[in-house]
Amino acid sequence: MKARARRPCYLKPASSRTFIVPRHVVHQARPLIVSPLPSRSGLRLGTCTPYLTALKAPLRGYAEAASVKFSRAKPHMNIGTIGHVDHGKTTLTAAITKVLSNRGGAKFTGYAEIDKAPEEKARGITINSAHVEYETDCRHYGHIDCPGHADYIKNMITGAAQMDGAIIVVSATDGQMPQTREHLLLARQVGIKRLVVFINKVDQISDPEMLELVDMEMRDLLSTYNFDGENTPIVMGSALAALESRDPEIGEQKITELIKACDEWLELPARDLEKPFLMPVEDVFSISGRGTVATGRVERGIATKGAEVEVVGLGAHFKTTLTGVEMFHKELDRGEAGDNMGALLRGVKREQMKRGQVIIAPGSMKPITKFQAQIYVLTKDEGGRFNPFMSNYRPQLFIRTADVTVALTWPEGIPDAAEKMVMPGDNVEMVCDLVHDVAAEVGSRFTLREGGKTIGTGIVTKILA
Ligand SMILES: Nc1nc2c(ncn2[C@@H]2O[C@H](COP(=O)(O)OP(=O)(O)OP(=O)(O)O)[C@@H](O)[C@H]2O)c(=O)[nH]1
Ligand SMILES: [Mg+2]
Repeated sequence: MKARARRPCYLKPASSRTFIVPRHVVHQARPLIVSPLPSRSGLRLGTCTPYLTALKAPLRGYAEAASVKFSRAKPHMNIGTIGHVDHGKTTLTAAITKVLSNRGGAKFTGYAEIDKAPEEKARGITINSAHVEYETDCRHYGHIDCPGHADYIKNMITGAAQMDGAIIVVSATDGQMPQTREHLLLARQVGIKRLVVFINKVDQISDPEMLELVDMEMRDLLSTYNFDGENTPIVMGSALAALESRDPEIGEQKITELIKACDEWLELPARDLEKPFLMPVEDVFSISGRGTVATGRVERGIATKGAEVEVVGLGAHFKTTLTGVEMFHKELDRGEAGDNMGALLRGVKREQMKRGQVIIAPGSMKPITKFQAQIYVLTKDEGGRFNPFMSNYRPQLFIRTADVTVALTWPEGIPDAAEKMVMPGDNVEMVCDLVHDVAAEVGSRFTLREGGKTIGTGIVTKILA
């Protein structure tokens, strides 16, 4: 990886090939993309792409500096195409840019350009994905398309290019297929609340009843996975026709309809500043005459001096008052998402605070010790394990600044659980039993490490205790 002229100031090049990354960044629960900065993957600095959004937490300052030129006039949203192999995800991505480029809302990105997606490394996991961007009348979208099924799995679990909403593509010729279901399930697990369906390749279907059947089946399937099957917009058309500028009634017009459905149905994600305050504790100091100060990078929300906050995790669960906010040795009135701050806490002893705890808006998160999670296990080539593991495997779990030992077991009801193995490269749902409590919630991301190397990455799907 070549060093870049522009990089976040705290990524210091040790040589032209390596970066020294502060410990707190390595252990961030957010996906971390250390080396390939946007320009490498053909993305221009100055665009607000999912790529930059993925960098959001750890590299926020950078993302903001880089997005100076990006117009914030329209709200931004990250979406992507998901669905079974060959159902037309890439063709549709190209077709959307084509139709919007006619209106000046995108640069046309051809099929070949999208499909030769750059390789990216997120936590040592190689993900092939292409990012395109476009603008509709009311929004700016970053759009991700992955070339392979495995890349979708990894992307969704690591959140390397997080999707706030998605377009699920289903070919009218096949109807729903195994990966349609798998991507739907994963979309649910990673917290995507709404989807838009595009039933593709209708140019190959002459029987309208067939299309009705696919429509009905999709609505059923959406409901099965707890999406709103009844009201989800389903658009039927041909991505290829739109891309080839023929048959506008199933081509261009349908793409326009799809874009409108995205604008109207997919909900904008809450911005980090609007979320409840959360700061993972990185370090704790005792300042004589003043009290205890915890430092960390604010992940989300705003905390004002004098506010009531809660300290959670590693055995702690108590309320206190934020008597001071400090940044670069200056006193401030408040700290907000992206800030590196010191929090002065009233009446708290040095021994009560530890790295790995979080300081949060009271009641916004609970300490947990047991949960179910969707986990992707790295392959040997990705720096992961060489061999499989069984139930009751005990790696270290890293979540934000905390690391605790975890026992991984199969959820109840899995047949032959005692003999069932997890292979490198697998995507599995398992129960995580921690030796200490940590603050986490459904949707929190973590990594699993063993002997100093990352062996897996996961996302909390259900809290058990
Ligand atoms: N007839 C017809 N063919 C289409 C249509 N859309 C896509 N195709 C064809 O379907 C094939 C697969 O399309 P892709 O866009 O590569 O599908 P994909 O979902 O991206 O496939 P993977 O990335 O491999 O999972 C290609 O040969 C396309 O030309 C369509 O509307 N009509
Ligand atoms: Mg594709």
